[in-house]
Amino acid sequence: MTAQLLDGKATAAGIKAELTERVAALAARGIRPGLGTLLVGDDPGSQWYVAGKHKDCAEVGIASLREDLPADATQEEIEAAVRRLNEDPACTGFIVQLPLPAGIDTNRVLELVDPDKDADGLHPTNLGRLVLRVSEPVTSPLPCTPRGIIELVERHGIDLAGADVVVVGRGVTVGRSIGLLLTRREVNATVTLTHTGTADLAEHTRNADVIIAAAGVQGVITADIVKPGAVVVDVGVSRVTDPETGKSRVTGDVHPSVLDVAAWVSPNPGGVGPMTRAMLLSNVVDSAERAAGMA
Ligand SMILES: Nc1nc(=O)c2c([nH]1)NC[C@@H]1CN(c3ccc(C(=O)N[C@@H](CCC(=O)O)C(=O)O)cc3)C=[N+]21
Repeated sequence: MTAQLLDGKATAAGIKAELTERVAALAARGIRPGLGTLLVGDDPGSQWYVAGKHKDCAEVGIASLREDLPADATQEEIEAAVRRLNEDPACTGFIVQLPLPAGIDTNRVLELVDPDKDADGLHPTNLGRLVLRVSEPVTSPLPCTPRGIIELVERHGIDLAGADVVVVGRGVTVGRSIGLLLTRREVNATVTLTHTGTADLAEHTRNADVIIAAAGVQGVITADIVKPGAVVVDVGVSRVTDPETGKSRVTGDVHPSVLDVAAWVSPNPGGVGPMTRAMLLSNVVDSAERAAGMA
């Protein structure tokens, strides 16, 4: 192994320490940010993620509120819960935990979220603001995983200006939205977005300075398609059963052989996941500061 690790766990801990101070400064002005979560159903994975978000909030001093609905909740009941969070002054930002149960019109639910309370940064209005603002400061919530990836890379001293970045995967939460951040003037990267219709993935990845692997396909990024010295960020989440222990664990898009050729690799778990969580908290604190005229 020659690659150095992009340590998301440690970086997220540093960001949470900064946020704790910013939350204290808000408290001195009588302001307490509050993150709401809307969880529908009893999927163990989703329950675990939501519990993690409440734990993170407690750590930095953000209040947290929960709306939990049963798996058979109707479209109307879910939309009513979104309206309650929109109207609750104690909730300064919230997320609708995805996926929603089959049969629910997810986009209709997400579009109902007040864009100023959109802690995920994925409301169409906020994605639109990001499209429109290339050079000027963004004063709206940013998509958490893309923002977390850029912070993770830059906080390890890696300059993205002028870098050729290949993104693998066109999902909304990462692939489609990260180019909007990477091509902003203060980051200045050049982006190629590849997907399942790409004719020759390896031709693109072999020339990339940075690969952002968000395909959700276990081990698709192998050493032979990575340029020596590249930076490789592993966003994929696949649940696999370990043949030796029989236990379920999370694994990513990046094959372990990449550690022998890349300069930097993000571990998974311990890389992008903790950064995504830290950016959710950042979005909530940012918007509370904006509302207070402090940012
Ligand atoms: N509205 C919404 N917003 C989301 O941000 C959202 C969502 N829905 N639905 C599900 C996905 C998934 N997601 C993760 C967050 C943190 C880790 C994370 O911290 N993982 C740890 C532990 C992984 C493990 O061992 O299970 C790690 O990577 O080290 C993973 C996955 C957010 N999501």
